[in-house]
Amino acid sequence: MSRLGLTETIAAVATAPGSAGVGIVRVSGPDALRVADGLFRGRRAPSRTPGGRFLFGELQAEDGEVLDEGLCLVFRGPRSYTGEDVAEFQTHGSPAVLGRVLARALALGARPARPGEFTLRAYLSGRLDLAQAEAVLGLVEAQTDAARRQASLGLSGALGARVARIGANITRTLAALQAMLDYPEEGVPEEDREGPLSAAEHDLQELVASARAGQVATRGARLALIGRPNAGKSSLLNALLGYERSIVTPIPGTTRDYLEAGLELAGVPVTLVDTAGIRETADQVEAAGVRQALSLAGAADLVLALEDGSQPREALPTELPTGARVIRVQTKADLPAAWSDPEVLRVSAVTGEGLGGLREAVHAALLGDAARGEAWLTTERQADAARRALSHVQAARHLPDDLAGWELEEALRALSDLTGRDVQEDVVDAVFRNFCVGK
Ligand SMILES: Nc1nc2c(c(=O)[nH]1)N(C=O)[C@@H](CNc1ccc(C(=O)N[C@@H](CCC(=O)O)C(=O)O)cc1)CN2
Ligand SMILES: Nc1nc2c(ncn2[C@@H]2O[C@H](COP(=O)(O)OP(=O)(O)OP(=O)(O)O)[C@@H](O)[C@H]2O)c(=O)[nH]1
Ligand SMILES: [Mg+2]
Repeated sequence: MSRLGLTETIAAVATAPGSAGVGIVRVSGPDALRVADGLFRGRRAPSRTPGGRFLFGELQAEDGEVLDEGLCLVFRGPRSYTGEDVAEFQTHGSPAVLGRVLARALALGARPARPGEFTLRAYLSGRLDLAQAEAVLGLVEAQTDAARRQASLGLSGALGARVARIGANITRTLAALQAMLDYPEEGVPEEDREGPLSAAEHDLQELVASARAGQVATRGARLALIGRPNAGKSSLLNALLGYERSIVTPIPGTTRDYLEAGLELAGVPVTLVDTAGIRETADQVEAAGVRQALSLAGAADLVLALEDGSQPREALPTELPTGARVIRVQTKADLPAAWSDPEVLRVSAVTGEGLGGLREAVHAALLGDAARGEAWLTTERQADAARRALSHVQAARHLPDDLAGWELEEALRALSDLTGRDVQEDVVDAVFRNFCVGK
């Protein structure tokens, strides 16, 4: 996507395809108000209307046919979403109306906007940084309240402020280092060098840790139910869902293939994965299911490791994949317990006992510990930049002053990549590629 072309005027339908009460066509660029003059008849011409006003009137085809009645909103750059002149047409929301209004705008000299191009222009005009543009995308795509909340914090600049605080501490350390090099005899108090830097390291560690929570909030999490046959995996899946999704029988080895079901858990979209019970078996089909269960455990964000509470305890024949995060669960709490372990959550799929506690434990494991700060990193691009900044800060702490300075400058560069005020064009392109047309 070229950074040139700001001389062109762009147009697109901004609302979702399909029928709706109201639909919007948006036009942005130097010719936006001239295009509006050709398309819209109201009390006065859009080009002679001050910014921040709307007009009521008729949308007209080339031959004067009235396409629809509607509103024209007038924005004058830089006081608009894109920073350019913008005209917006709010019509009745059918594809037929919106299609004709857009076609007329194009005939009057606008060109079709590319995906994300309105927001790209907001970025290029300095109204949004790249992290805020990603937050706009997050708001467009938010499926849950947790996702919306993080995107809204990102757009408000809360994430940028968090990053700026870290940058300020690094800059203070750099100044102290410079003073030490320039005036070695005066000396710089150790706390001026170490204090801000250790604060920066600590804050960066929290920021990096927030990325997992941010990705879970936006993309959701996969939760694998793992355990021996008859542990109660399918029953627990059904109990959490509130309907009978998975087959339950008293016969060990009932579930052979894996099965997925979605639900929202404390604001987070969660995919529950029911798996085959893990045991040694000569049955080839069942053995394939067992291998699959172990690999699903390795790929999950969280494993619920179930053990039958009504039977003597028996370990799994194989270890769970290393790296899997695990919540251990004792099932069938409504039956007399054959064992007890204070570290293990007790639940019953039959009475519902313990399900509330389990939901809380899942929520805490997915979002809680990592997410002390308010605004989280929500994209892999942001997480990568934060990890680079952290590794430079850590390197600086073990180096002599002159070399430490270079690492700190690199850390500041990584932080500015994170907010993306001055990044390579291909990075910008990669971000806006994910947008839809009209945003
Ligand atoms: N109809 C409509 N709704 C929308 C948008 C839009 O473009 N059109 N938005 C976008 O996709 C979002 C709102 N974002 C916006 C951000 C800034 C300005 C704007 O004109 N800002 C000027 C004027 C502010 C003022 O008058 O106080 C400015 O900041 O200078 C408009 C929309 C969500 N809702
Ligand atoms: N009383 C009681 N019985 C349960 C509970 N959960 C499961 N059961 C019973 O335990 C048996 C096995 O339950 P499933 O949910 O099929 O167990 P599973 O872990 O999916 O078993 P496989 O698919 O064979 O690996 C069934 O007879 C269930 O009715 C529970 O909370 N309380
Ligand atoms: Mg099962």
